[in-house]
Amino acid sequence: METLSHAITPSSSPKFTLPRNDNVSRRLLRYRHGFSSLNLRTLRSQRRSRVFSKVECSQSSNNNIDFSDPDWKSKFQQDFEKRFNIPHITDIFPDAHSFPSTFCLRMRTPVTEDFAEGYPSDEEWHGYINNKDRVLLKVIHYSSPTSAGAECIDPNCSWVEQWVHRAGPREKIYFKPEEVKAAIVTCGGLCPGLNDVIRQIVITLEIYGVKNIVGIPFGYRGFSDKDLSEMPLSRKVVQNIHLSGGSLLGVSRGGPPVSEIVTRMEERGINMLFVLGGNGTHAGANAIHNECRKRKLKVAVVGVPKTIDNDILLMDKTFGFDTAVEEAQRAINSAYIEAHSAYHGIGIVKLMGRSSGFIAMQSSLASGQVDICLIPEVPFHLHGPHGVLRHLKYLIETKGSAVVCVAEGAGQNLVEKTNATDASGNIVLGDFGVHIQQETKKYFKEIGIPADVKYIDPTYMIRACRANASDGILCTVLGQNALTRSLLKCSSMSRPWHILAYRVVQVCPS
Ligand SMILES: Nc1ncnc2c1ncn2[C@@H]1O[C@H](COP(=O)(O)OP(=O)(O)O)[C@@H](O)[C@H]1O
Ligand SMILES: O=P(O)(O)OC[C@H]1O[C@](O)(COP(=O)(O)O)[C@@H](O)[C@@H]1O
Ligand SMILES: [Mg+2]
Repeated sequence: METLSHAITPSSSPKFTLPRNDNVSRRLLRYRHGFSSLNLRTLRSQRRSRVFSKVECSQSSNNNIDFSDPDWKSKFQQDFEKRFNIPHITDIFPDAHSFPSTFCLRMRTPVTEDFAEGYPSDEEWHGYINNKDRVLLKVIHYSSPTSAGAECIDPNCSWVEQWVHRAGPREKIYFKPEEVKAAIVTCGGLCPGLNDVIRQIVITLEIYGVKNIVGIPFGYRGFSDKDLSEMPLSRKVVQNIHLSGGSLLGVSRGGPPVSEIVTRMEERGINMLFVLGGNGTHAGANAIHNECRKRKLKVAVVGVPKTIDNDILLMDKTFGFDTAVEEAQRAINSAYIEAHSAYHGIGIVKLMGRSSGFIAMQSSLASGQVDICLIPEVPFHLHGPHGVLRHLKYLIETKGSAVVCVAEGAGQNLVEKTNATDASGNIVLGDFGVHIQQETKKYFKEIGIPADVKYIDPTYMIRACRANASDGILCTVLGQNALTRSLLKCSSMSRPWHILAYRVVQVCPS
């Protein structure tokens, strides 16, 4: 059903990443020295609105909208539709044949006495998604630009509906399961839930009748490295992999050029590729899609967005984030106990978040034990009358102890730049956690107040965890949705807004 002529990926479009010092988040997240005015519910709704407003802002900042035009709203909506349009397979292969979905009751139910009179009709099952189904993105109707947290497209804060496609199984598919060779690859850093998604993709592929399923070891590198061979996958292999963290297939940064990946895919007969990864991975997947298209290959490329940092716009929550927040609280609690038990104790916890402070922020909110939370979106000073250290002194004087939570991307202007990049080209950040720890010790020594500073960096312990129940469910739905896209399409990329629709996806009864 859906194919993409121009996949948009987080890295190729700033719309999907949360840039540092983003104005809107700066406004919303201005809570450095206390959380009293925020609760999680408002945070979520604010985030949601902030997320969507990012798309709007990117348009209005381009000065594309003439609000004096009486038709500006419909033009805006048309543009939104166009940019989020999902081309059909027949756009690329006009003669492509469709087949009745194999993801249906009739195909999977064995002949038993219960069905002596015949199988229930699929028409009566009502388990498929209509291609025209849409999900409404925006949930808050701000009636005034001065309404708390309002993010508006026009000066009057008009209500503009924005619709995205609904994910889920379709009645017709465009790949015969017996002709599919599906490959799964996991790239970038680890994230809780990778195994859950792999597992669900394999299980759903089998439900559709696909038997030839392989895993590509160690990210895109697995396509080129001669020492790495494909891993055959089946329900039996993946049955219990969700019980542990990491990725069954392994991950890596860097890798071969896209043309080589596609050549290897051709050689191996892979016509369906599931990529699990973040912005870099999706940039790669987009390039693979374009290369397949250039070579006129009928290949489906489906991306499942993975970012433990939760920094993809249009998505409320990416898998692994919830687990990370839950796990981070253990570190915060340890920091609190250490700080509270020491004379003038200061506990500092560094959490992940290259360019965003969502993990730091939400775990701080959830823990209720953090006095200062430093995130990349909000600039701050360490020194000076309004600096963090001065506030720490105040906390020590008034409370006797303090807990600080820092996101790894915070305070980058205060540490020396490394000028290094990793194998994928990501900038290697300066270690602000270590820096603030040292500066805190130095500061209290200088002012002659004793302070017992304890530093905790649980980064890799958090990343290696298995997904919690909430992420497990999200991963299951994402794995299923990845499939319901791929079999429908020739070559496609998942887009965050499909996944946003996860809550409405119907699961085929088993
Ligand atoms: N612009 C790009 N084009 C093609 N491949 C890319 C691009 N950016 C990153 N990649 C590849 O994607 C993989 C994962 O990228 P990385 O940035 O490490 O993780 P993440 O996907 O989590 O952001 C790496 O193998 C990297 O080489
Ligand atoms: O040590 P590594 O593998 O470079 O990973 C560190 C990075 O991983 C992350 O947790 C997630 O990054 P990716 O989404 O790119 O995998 C970042 O917050 C962090 O900067
Ligand atoms: Mg990345």
